[in-house]
Amino acid sequence: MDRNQLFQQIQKKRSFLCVGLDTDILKIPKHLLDKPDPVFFFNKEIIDATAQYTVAYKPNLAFYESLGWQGWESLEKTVEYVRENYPEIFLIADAKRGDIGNTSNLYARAFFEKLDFDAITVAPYMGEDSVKPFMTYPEKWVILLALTSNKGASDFQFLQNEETGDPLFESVLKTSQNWGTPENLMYVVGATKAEKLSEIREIVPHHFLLVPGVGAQGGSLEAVAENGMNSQCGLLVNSSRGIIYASAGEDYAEKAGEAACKVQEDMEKLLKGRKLI
Ligand SMILES: O=c1ccn([C@@H]2O[C@H](COP(=O)(O)O)[C@@H](O)[C@H]2O)c(=O)[nH]1
Repeated sequence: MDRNQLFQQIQKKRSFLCVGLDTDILKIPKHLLDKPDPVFFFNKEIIDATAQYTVAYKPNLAFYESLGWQGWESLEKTVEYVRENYPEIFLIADAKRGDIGNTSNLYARAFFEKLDFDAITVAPYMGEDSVKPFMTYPEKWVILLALTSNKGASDFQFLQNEETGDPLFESVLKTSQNWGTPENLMYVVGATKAEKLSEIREIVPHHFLLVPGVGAQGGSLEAVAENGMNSQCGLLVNSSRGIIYASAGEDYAEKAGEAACKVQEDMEKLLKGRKLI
């Protein structure tokens, strides 16, 4: 999917929501555990209940890899289910990969060929040759970690470069722009760091930003939109636990749908306020 198609989806659905499929076998309703593949069953129901309100899904790999081969099978079935039933939805593998070039090549093959994801999150720490292999696929995206939502972000991401005075996350944004374009490169910026978004927009005015951290982590959607929206919206705001665990009962899918609908309504107002719809 290219950038214009993504913006068209945002306009059509009046939403820039990304639902995080962080499906924890220990948290899903107990009555699902006797299904042959409880994780896939849960995902399928959540997807059917939320698809009209969301433009993207983001399974985080940890929740699948922790289950061994069964987890990979659930992930594969989830990707196929979205592709077959909701082909317009953008699919992000939150895998945070990146390694020496020949290894990154195989990560790229795993997530873009074996699994048909549109995008993968990548850690920038190992530099250009660890990121570029993910950019050789037309209409596939790298989403590079820039400023993350967690407390530990301050351990390294604000350290100043002695020559330029830039904090590390700004160096990541500036340097990596030579590796890709706004057509194949996005950045992760945590909603809990929304006050930094105006500064970030000065460096990357056109790139899409994947913004996790609203909902369970307490980030503000309004502050993210206020400081981070651009003329093509430029935002995919993720919520995982706040949507998929809206209820622990038999009504879990219905409540997830309601939670997604509520976020979509808030997003619609923000898009209208910017005259983007
Ligand atoms: O800076 C980051 C990068 C990634 N994440 C991931 O996003 C979701 C957030 O889940 P919630 O339940 O909505 O808090 C999760 O998969 C994280 O690993 C992030 O939170 N912050």
